[in-house]
Amino acid sequence: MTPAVPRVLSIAGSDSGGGAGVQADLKTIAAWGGYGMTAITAITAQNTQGVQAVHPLPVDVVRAQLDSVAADIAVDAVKIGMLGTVELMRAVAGWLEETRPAVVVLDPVMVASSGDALTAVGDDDGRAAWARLLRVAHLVTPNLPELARLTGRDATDWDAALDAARGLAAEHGVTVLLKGGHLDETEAPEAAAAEVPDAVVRVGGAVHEVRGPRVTTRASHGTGCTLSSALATLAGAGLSWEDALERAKPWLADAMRAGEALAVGDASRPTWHGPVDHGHAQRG
Ligand SMILES: Nc1ncnc2c1ncn2[C@@H]1O[C@H](COP(=O)(O)OP(=O)(O)OP(=O)(O)O)[C@@H](O)[C@H]1O
Ligand SMILES: Cc1ncc(CO)c(N)n1
Repeated sequence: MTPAVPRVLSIAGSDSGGGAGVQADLKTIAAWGGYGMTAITAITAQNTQGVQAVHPLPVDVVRAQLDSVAADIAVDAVKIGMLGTVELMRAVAGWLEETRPAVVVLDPVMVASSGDALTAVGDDDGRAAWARLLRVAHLVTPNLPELARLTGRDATDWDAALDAARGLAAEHGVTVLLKGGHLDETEAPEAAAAEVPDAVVRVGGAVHEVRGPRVTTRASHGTGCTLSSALATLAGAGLSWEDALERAKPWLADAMRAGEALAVGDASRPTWHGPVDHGHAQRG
C-alpha cells in the first residue's frame, strides 16, 4: 500500500545555518508532501561561509533515536546523509540490517560544499563501513569526487563516471544516482557550460539520464541533501527512481534560482554559498 503522506526519516547531521543536513531534509520532505523525522548523527556549527565546528553524537544517542522512531512509527523511506565517524556508519548500517526499511537513499556525504571534511573516508575500516551501508541501500547518490573515492576509479568526465557508476552498482547491488554538478570543475568549461546531467544507473547497467540547464549561482549549499531527500520522499510515495529524478531535478534548479532572493548570509563575502530555497514552490 502506497501511503498518502510518506513518513520519511532523515539520518543526518544538523546544519545550524539551515541550508543543508537535517534542516534541508525536513524542509524538502515537507515541500514534497511527506512527514519528516530525524535521527541526528552530528551537530555542526555552520553558516553560509563554511563549517566552524563538528561534534559527532555518541553512538548510543543515535541508536536511541532510531529505536524510538522504529518502535512507534512506520517508516516509508530513509535518507542517510552525514554520518561523521566510522562508528556511526557501523551503527546505522547495523540498524538498517535489522529493520530493513522499504526505501533507503544513501547520500555518501564526505565533504561540505565549502570543502570542509564531514565524514572519515579512505582507511580499511572506512571502506568496510561504506560497503556495509551500500549493501543495505537501494539508491546511492554520489557526486563525482565521492564516486571516485567509493570506487577508486577515475570520474572526471561524464562517460568515465557512468562507467564507474555501473561498476559501483554491480559490486554492491545498489542503484546509483550519479550527479553531474561538479563537471564544471573537471571538464573543459565550455563542455560543461550549458547543462548539468544526472543519471539513474541500474544494477544491470541501464542508464536513465536527465539533463537540465546549468544555473549560475553561488546559492548551491545543500543541493545534494535536498535532492536525496526529495528522491526519498517521492520513492516513499511509490515513484520509480527514474520518475522521481524527472520530478526532482527541475524543482531543484528552480530552488537554486530562487536561493539568492532569500537573502540568507553575507553574500558580499567571497566565501558565501547560500542555501537553495526549499520552499520556492509554496511561495509561488
Ligand atoms: N549549477 C547547477 N545548475 C543546475 N543544477 C545543479 C547545479 N549544480 C548542481 N546541480 C544539481 O544539484 C544536485 C546535486 O549535485 P552535485 O553534483 O552538486 O552534488 P553534491 O556535490 O553532493 O551537492 P552539495 O553541493 O550539496 O554537496 C544534482 O541534481 C545536480 O544536477
Ligand atoms: C550537516 C551537513 N550535512 C551535509 C552537508 C553537505 O552539503 C553539509 N554541509 N552539512
